[in-house]
Formats: sequence, C-alpha cells, structure tokens
Amino acid sequence: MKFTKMHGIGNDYVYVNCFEETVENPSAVARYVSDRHFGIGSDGLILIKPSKIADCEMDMYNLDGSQGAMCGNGIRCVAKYAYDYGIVNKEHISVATKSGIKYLDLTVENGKVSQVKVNMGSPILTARQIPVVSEKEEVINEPLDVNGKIYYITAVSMGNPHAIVYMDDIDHLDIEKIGPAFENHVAFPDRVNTEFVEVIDEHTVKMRVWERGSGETLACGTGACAVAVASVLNGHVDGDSPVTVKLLGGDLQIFWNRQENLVYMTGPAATVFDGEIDVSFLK
Ligand SMILES: N[C@@H](CCC[C@H](N)C(=O)O)C(=O)O
Repeated sequence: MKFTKMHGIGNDYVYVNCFEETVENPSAVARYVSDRHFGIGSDGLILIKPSKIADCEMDMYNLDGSQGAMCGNGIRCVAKYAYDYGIVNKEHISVATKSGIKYLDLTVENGKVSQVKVNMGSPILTARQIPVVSEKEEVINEPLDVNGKIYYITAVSMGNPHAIVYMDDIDHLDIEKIGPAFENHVAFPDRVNTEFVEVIDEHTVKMRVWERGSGETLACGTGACAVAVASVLNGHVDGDSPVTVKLLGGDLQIFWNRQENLVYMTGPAATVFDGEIDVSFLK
C-alpha cells in the first residue's frame, strides 16, 4: 500500500490515495499503521477517495480503528494532498465527509501550499444531537461528575462530539488519567473528544486535547473550533474577531461568524514523507 505521512500542527495521519489504491479492512490497517513502534506511527488513517458530490472524499479512522465523522487537521492535509498530487488543479476545493461537504481555500506561495482555510460548517449545540445526556437542551457550563470530581462542561459538535472544560493550569494536568474518564463517561453515548482549556486573553486560548479513539494528540482541528465556539458562548473571548487557539503542536485561527453561523478554521498542512507498506496479511 502506497501512503503519504502528513500532519496538521503535529496531528499526524497516514494518507492513502484511493483513486489508485484499494484498502480492505481500513480499521485493522488504521490500528497497524498508527502503531509508533511496530507500524508507521500516526494518530490514525485517512483515505482520500473519489466522490460523486465533491472533488474527493475524506474517510478517517482513529488510532483504535474507530471511524471518525470529521477531522479538522486531516481535511486541511487532504486539500493539500489533492492539490500537490494532481487530484485537483485549483485552489478552491470541496471535500465530502461523513458530516457533510466542506469547502476549503488554499493559499499557494511559489507553488507551495502554505495555509488552508476551511469552512467547517455550523456548530451543533443541541444536547441530543451531539450526543450528550442532559436534562438541558444545550449544555453550556453545566456540572458533570467525573471520577468523583465536579467539572463544568460545554458540549459542542463540529460533526463529532466535544466536551470543553476550562481550568487554570493545563500544563500539569494528568490527562492520561482524566482523558479516558471523560471519553467513556455515561453522559456521552458515542464517547467524546475532550478539550482542557486555559484562557489567556480575550483573543487567545490554550488547549490540550484527549481525542476519542486516539488519546492525547498534539492538536485537534474540530476541537479547536468547538473551543472557539464554547469560549464565545461562555464570554471568555471577544466573539467579533478570530480566536487564536494554541495547541501543543502549534496555533490555529478560528472565527465563528455569528451572522452566517459558520465556523472558519485557518492553519497549515505539511507532508512528511511518502512510503510503501505491506498490509496484505491484515486481510
Ligand atoms: N484530530 C481530529 C479529530 C479526529 C476524530 C476524533 N478523534 C473523533 O473520533 O471524533 C481533528 O483534527 O479534528
């Protein structure tokens, strides 16, 4: 199987061009290639497939083999891949995902893609659509008992579920312990991605993420969008201008346009290397 290793601010995936390759059993392939000791090493697997409704389709799998409906850092890399490898010959690209078609704009400087801006669509705040179990219609700064401690959470879906928790110091957080407790909490029937957020000022927040199916990653694009939305709703940031979200792997610019009710994400996408791996024994 030919592949390309790419990342968006350190959130790394193995990308396979399914215009040329067929991947049988993608869940097993995702688990194998993601392994940082016995595989290639990544947060998961992303298949770039032909689409009848968009320029291409993104089909993403987490490190544990579970399928994700949307991936913000992944979709920027898919757009860069489509441009660099000749799937498209234009700078405005549409990508079909399990959570609808997303539209992307590439900034190309001297023939190289430097930044990708994505229209991430509208955030979903209705509890049962996220899904999060709650008596409230929306979960904004509501208490949740996790491992015997009360956390105040805001729940947002960006096509995939996120729980956002504000705290004073995220650097010393024992995320390996608390992350899985949120991920598998009964309040989240489809499990959840959890963002732990420190507010820096009214234009800047800092976050760490525990991703459903992948554990702690250096960045999460949908998570950064969910955090920007939650930060506006909780009055932590100025909602009239973009928010800089600082993640372990770098920064993303997120703007929730309230008039359109659309979230825009801007950030880089990078190719690390191309390779070939035998996955025939996984069939
Ligand atoms: N890293 C991604 C999100 C990947 C999917 C997520 N773990 C899920 O299962 O919902 C991003 O950049 O958005």
